Amino acid sequence: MPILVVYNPVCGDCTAEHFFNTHVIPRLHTANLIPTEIIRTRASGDAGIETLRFLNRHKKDVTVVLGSGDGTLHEIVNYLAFTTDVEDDRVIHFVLVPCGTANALYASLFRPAPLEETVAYRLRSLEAFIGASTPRLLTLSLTSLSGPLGSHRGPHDSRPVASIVVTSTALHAAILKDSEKLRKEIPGIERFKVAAQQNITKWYASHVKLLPIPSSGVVLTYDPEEGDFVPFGSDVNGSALDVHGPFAYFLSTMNVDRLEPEFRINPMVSKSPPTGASIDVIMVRPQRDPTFTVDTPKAREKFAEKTVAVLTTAYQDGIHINLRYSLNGEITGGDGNTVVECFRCGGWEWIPDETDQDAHLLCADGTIFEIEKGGQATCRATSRTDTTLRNFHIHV
Ligand SMILES: Nc1ncnc2c1ncn2[C@@H]1O[C@H](COP(=O)(O)OP(=O)(O)OP(=O)(O)O)[C@@H](O)[C@H]1O
Repeated sequence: MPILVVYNPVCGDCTAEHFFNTHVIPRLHTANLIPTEIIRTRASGDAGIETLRFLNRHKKDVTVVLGSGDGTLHEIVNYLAFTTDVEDDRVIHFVLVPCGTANALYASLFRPAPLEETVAYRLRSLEAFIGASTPRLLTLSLTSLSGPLGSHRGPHDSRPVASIVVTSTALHAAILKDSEKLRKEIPGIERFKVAAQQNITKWYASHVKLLPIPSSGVVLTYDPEEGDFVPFGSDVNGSALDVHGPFAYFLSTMNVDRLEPEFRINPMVSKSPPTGASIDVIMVRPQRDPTFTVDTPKAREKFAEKTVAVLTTAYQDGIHINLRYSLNGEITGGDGNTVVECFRCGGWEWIPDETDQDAHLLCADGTIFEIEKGGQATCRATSRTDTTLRNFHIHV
């Protein structure tokens, strides 16, 4: 199978080139897997263009050894997913070499073994490829934006945007937007914390519809007592579940249980892996707090402490999904409302309140889009049998 090696020299701490020259390419050679081509991206967008060119040159399934973060993978998938320039339904096998800032997909697929050396850990997908592993099919979510009168347009004008890792609004989208401005100054994941501080007191006015999982016709909700998902209600088969804001946090993931190596925001993705195309959603709605009375700047500031507290526990192996309010609004325990709501569904609609500009941001794998005033975003998990999309697999 032809092998394309692509790396992004400016992702993460800008050491991808060194890592590839020192470890990846020599290892491929010792395994007698000689790269057909090696591409060092020159600009944003290059990775997709080069991968398509490679596909057109080699009329068979191809392997792409990719040195980047999630953003470059997102770029390739979006460039190839909908293209009509490749006439057949060939499969693309990715070998991931984590070189980016967060590497959420890699961190979710590969957990470091105790005392495992960093280089060995970063070469796990490569070693799986060398060992002829069976690659795993990726689930994608497709998000389209519509305008005020229901006029449909994709984030890229005529088509939706595909996400591999995360599709979000509210705080997470605001963090991703603002953290990009800090990339030069703070190259590591600390920039996400700085951007979080800048946005933590905001609430986002929106109405959400959670769409049923196509295979079962239901929306599942996490029940801390069961420690697992249960169907939401008993009479809602086939219908969407309405959820009213405001929201402090609204985020959905596919394929990953974490957004950074230790930030396990959607633990159920790995604890109870989905069997078909579905999306796991995490949300925080401040008005579930039993001490909420009126929405004032002071109330938002006070609630921000709870948002920080609950999201911080995502770093403790994702225990935030079990936290509940006590009667006096503390989140140390109790048997009241869960602080975080966790759902598994087929997709969602986010319909922001026209008057709330901040609620109009959408993040797809770190790329930020703006929902038109009066419009909405619709996000759906793709079915594994959807033959109109290209098949993307990862060596694990
Ligand atoms: N040669 C290049 N010069 C400038 N930008 C580039 C180049 N090659 C790729 N890019 C862009 O760099 C951006 C960041 O890359 P990537 O997402 O892979 O790394 P990251 O943001 O550090 O990691 P992560 O997404 O895991 O947090 C991508 O949007 C990509 O388009």
